Amino acid sequence: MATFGNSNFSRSPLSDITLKFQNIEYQLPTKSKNSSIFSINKVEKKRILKGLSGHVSPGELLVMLGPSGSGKTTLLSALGGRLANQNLTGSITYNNKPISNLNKRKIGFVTQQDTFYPHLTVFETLYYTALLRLPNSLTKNEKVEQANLIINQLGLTKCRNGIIGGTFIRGVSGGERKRVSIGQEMLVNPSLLFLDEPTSGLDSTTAQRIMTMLKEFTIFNNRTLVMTIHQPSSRLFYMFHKILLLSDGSPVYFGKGTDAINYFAGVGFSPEIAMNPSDFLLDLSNGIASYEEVENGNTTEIVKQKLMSAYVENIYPILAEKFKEQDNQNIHKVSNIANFELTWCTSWWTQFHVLLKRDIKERKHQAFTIFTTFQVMVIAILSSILWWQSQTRVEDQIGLLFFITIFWAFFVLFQSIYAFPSKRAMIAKERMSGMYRLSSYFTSSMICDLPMNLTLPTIFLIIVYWASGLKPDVVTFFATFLVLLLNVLVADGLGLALGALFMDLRIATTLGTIIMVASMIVSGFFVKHVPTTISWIKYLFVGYHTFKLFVDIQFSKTDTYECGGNDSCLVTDLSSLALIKLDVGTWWSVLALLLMLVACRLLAYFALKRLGKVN
Ligand SMILES: Nc1ncnc2c1ncn2[C@@H]1O[C@H](COP(=O)(O)OP(=O)(O)OP(=O)(O)O)[C@@H](O)[C@H]1O
Repeated sequence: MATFGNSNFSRSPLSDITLKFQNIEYQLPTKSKNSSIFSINKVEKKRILKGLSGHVSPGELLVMLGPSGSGKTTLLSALGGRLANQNLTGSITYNNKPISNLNKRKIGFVTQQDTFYPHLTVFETLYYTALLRLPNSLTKNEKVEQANLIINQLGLTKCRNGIIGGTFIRGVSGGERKRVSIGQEMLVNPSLLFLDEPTSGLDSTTAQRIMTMLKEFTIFNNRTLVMTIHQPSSRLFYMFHKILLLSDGSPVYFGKGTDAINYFAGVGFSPEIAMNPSDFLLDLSNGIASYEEVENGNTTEIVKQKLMSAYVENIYPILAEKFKEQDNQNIHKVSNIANFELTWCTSWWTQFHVLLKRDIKERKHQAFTIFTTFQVMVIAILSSILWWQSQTRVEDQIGLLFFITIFWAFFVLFQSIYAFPSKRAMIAKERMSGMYRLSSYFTSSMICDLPMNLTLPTIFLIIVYWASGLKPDVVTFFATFLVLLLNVLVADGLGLALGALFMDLRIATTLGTIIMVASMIVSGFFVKHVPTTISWIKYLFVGYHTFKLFVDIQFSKTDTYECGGNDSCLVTDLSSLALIKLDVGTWWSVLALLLMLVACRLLAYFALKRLGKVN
């Protein structure tokens, strides 16, 4: 008998799940149409799901059908425990119990959008998933074996070493991507698998192949499958065990796929010509019935009402009877659904180690792009020419120190601001499936950032420092280098925090620009007379502290420079240093930068925590 994956690898005592859901209602607050900018917005509730019920047992495949916008994805998310529960009512049980640590681990969810790391190959994608999602009790070889098994069973052998690809990178085909997506869930051999439109956008042969594979997985492994499908072909239709037909969020049919046509004939709706049964059902759920109905003046709304009444009369009583068997005490309101803590399959160290390896593999394509390196090299060479051997031109040197401060803060901030928003869907998907702790992901991500954050500034400073004739001794160079690294790490943390907080590049880059420009102008380089009431503001910005430290390292308050004729003036009298007290509070600035470095990362970490959370 064919089985999917090696079921010995991942089965727990709770190997089969019967899913029951009763009277599921979901409402979303919407702004009232009548509200204007002058009136207080009136919040109205839109009913998205209206009294949906059903059940599906191991070895069965339940398919939700309905027109676009009828609520299929919303219901699937609710059943998978992925919907904000304050707006959700009704009862959802897994083996007559609410969702918990134990059964959450046995649930797989394949979303409509395939989300991957585009540079990883098909094998690497499944390999890292296996390492992270299969329990520590398995050896690495057993996990690799499981990944290879899934590749064979899903017919992915030919594209095993092809990269997945993405919007800008050509990769494997849409059907292959979809199979990888499904494979990622099948790897853990879930007892209950949810799939949102697994066949959308695929040709009918590929769709048929995927459905056959899913049906075999259901039957041979005794798994429970729930999926949404937009418009199945007639070949697919006859593969479904159970159907839930939705119309505007309301149920119009729940029962065996093969009984559907007879049921609708029984309540007065039959297709006029031989047609794909799913086309007929979709027409009905859109309120489009026979020519006769139209002749009788029955509008789509009347047809829908008739169908809903027929459901309440004929199907709901059977379902209600079935649910009666369930002890009232055992009916758990969905408000309990998200109150669970996940237990982890793998240790923190395993997660960190695997994520680090995956990050390095994925990022080697982006970290040192020719473009980034070229950008830094051009600026380094240009700066070296402009500030060439400027030791006698103190004002120029101060200008250079200010330029280095601002250039690196801007450069790094705008690189790192993209990091989390661009991975948002990926983090949410992986966190939602309980793949790893956020702390292990975050730590590996921070470590992966280091080569980029250390190497380019180092090369830049080596070139510019010696070409421009800054203080030519090694200790001063290293001190300048350490301050530059602090500056870079703070700017990196700030970019990560802004990205993670807003997850919207437009907002994050706008705020990043405001902060950087503020950092530039409050450091005192451009303005000498700052009102005392606001002069403290400079302490809040990375630009001031970095600039102050750079100047402190290069000059002391007794240093002078030639300021016209043979006169010499004190460096501290320069207007560009008006806000900086040389040799005072140097260590406070170091401390401030260290605090900013930690605070920004903590902020980014806590902002990321909300991703992949259901509440
Ligand atoms: N977060 C939301 N905010 C506003 N409206 C929402 C939200 N989620 C769902 N809806 C609305 O709920 C209805 C059902 O959406 P849902 O995505 O579940 O439909 P669907 O049947 O899966 O559609 P499709 O087949 O096009 O994916 C739609 O009218 C949709 O606009």
